[in-house]
Amino acid sequence: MRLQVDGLNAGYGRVQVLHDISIVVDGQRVGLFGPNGHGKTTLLRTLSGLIRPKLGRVRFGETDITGLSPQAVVAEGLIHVPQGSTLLPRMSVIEALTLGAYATRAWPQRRRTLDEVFALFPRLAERRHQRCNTLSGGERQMAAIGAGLMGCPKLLMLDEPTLGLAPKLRSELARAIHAIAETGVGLLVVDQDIDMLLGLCDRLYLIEQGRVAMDIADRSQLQHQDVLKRYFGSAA
Ligand SMILES: Nc1ncnc2c1ncn2[C@@H]1O[C@H](COP(=O)(O)OP(=O)(O)OP(=O)(O)O)[C@@H](O)[C@H]1O
Repeated sequence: MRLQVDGLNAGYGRVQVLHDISIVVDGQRVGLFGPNGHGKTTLLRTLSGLIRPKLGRVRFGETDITGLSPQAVVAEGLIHVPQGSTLLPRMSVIEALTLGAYATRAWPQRRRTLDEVFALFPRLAERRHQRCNTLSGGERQMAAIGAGLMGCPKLLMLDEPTLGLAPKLRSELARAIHAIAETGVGLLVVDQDIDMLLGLCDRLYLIEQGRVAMDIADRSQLQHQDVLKRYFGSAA
């Protein structure tokens, strides 16, 4: 499903964080990267309806979703898994996952989707009756992604899915994210792990100071010295 963002301006109160952002996700896996605090999370929050844009348009498929509520955006099939998602701590894994299917279009299919989530993350199947607050960081991240999948996304937005995870868990999650993409779900992924993004994405946007500083549609462009310098600083 095509997501088209045109000239988006948004922020918090009077503080403008996003300036004239235009991006397209068209049946692909798209990555957002860039320095901390430059607006990637704010962009995902605006797309998912948590922040109302001051200016600009967001189209998802044929629908104009600009300024819709988070519930309405989820109902369209655009689902956001926030950074460090905490889920509901006292709920069991299975309860938290089931809650992810609350949208009308996802609810009737919840049993089948749950089987798919457990096939993707066998650790969650083993821990289905465990309370969410007793999961490890990696398991919690899997549960958060699983809850997102329970909503039957047409496009899934993941905010730093591998943040703070040990290398082995990172690759386990990266494999699962690949498998999700293989099922035809579109992906918009924010991550600091540039190697993970390179392995996954067809297109990358560098976000700097709330603007699209670079649109990298061809992965060979990424080896370009200019990109390395801008992202990693002079150490590159
Ligand atoms: N709730 C908020 N209220 C006010 N300002 C905020 C809020 N959340 C974020 N900001 C500010 O908005 C700017 C962009 O933050 P954002 O979290 O979008 O960046 P980011 O690129 O996702 O960084 P990170 O990778 O560290 O999450 C920062 O200056 C941040 O301090």
